[in-house]
Amino acid sequence: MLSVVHRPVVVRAPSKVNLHLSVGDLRDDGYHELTTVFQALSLADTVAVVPAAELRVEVRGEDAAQVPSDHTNLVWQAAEMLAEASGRPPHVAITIDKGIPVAGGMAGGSADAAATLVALDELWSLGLTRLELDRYAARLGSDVPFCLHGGTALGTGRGEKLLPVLARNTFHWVLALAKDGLSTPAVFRELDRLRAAGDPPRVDDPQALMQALAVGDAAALAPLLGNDLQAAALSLQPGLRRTLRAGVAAGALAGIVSGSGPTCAFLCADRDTAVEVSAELAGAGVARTVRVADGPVHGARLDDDESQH
Ligand SMILES: C[C@@](CO)(OP(=O)(O)O)[C@H](O)COP(=O)(O)OP(=O)(O)OC[C@H]1O[C@@H](n2ccc(N)nc2=O)[C@H](O)[C@@H]1O
Ligand SMILES: Nc1ncnc2c1ncn2[C@@H]1O[C@H](COP(=O)(O)OP(=O)(O)O)[C@@H](O)[C@H]1O
Repeated sequence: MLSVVHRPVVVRAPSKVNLHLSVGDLRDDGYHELTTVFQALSLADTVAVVPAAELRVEVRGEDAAQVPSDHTNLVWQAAEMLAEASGRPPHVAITIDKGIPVAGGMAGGSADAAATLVALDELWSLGLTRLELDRYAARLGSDVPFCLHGGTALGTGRGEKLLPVLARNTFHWVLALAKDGLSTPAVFRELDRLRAAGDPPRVDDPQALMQALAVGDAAALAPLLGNDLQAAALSLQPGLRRTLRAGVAAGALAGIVSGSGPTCAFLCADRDTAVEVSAELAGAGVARTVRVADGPVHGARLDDDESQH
């Protein structure tokens, strides 16, 4: 009997860093009101989908053991959501190659979910509009719409309402991955606790930062990077202070905790400096792994070299 062999649909799923993250009040629905400037980075996962007898998820890569392969994986939820909406069984095998640190504040799970929406739209020929994809993304998580969108964007609401931000030039980053992850809800809770106990400093509005992005000036951008969640991440993992100091001592323009952490992101003047800073940080033993990345890059999109058409 002849069987049809399907080539997988492959989507690249970039990570993100929050250049600016201002956390407002806790809302009645348990989310905090945010103003954030996201940038998509070249450090990425790859998600491949292929028809199968049932819904299956396989995770590969160094951190695979930390990622669930059942219905709690965001890619599983993305597949079930699109299958239900399009009236078909969710019968696909999804393979995730993790390059993004797990629970690292770089939106790895959200990037995989965004990539799954793009991959299944292609595999099932759904012809979804941008707006429809955005709506599914927002149901999956606050960061998922940005992971679809990519580039540099201003996020408001719980982070899901996006406006593109003009960013000239490519920015060069070094990412210091921590040994243990941090849970996003735990970091938000810690910030609420710190705010109830005192008055940790809050970041300004992002106007000046957006101007530096429009000019494309890394040196002007560096002192304007800011993250309200940083104090909470440092409170839960005090060792990150040492990592932040080491990156700046090694020649980075500035260092910041990425999102809810614990990954530390260092902005560098150029690619050569980023490579030097990464080598020094790796040697200093203040991180589990160190990576060089640049941004902005596109959001989740078909990997034309590997997908069928
Ligand atoms: C902090 C940020 C910054 O971009 O990213 P990460 O550092 O996790 O990557 C995001 O706000 C995370 O977005 P995401 O990881 O999609 O979070 P969700 O699944 O929507 O929410 C997980 C939990 O985080 C808390 N949460 C999330 C978003 C928000 N605006 N306020 C919150 O309080 C809530 O406790 C929520 O139940
Ligand atoms: N596809 C996925 N990749 C990574 N983690 C996932 C995924 N799906 C669900 N998770 C769960 O989400 C948690 C947060 O992971 P992740 O999205 O990597 O971090 P962050 O929210 O810090 O950006 C993980 O601890 C894991 O249990």
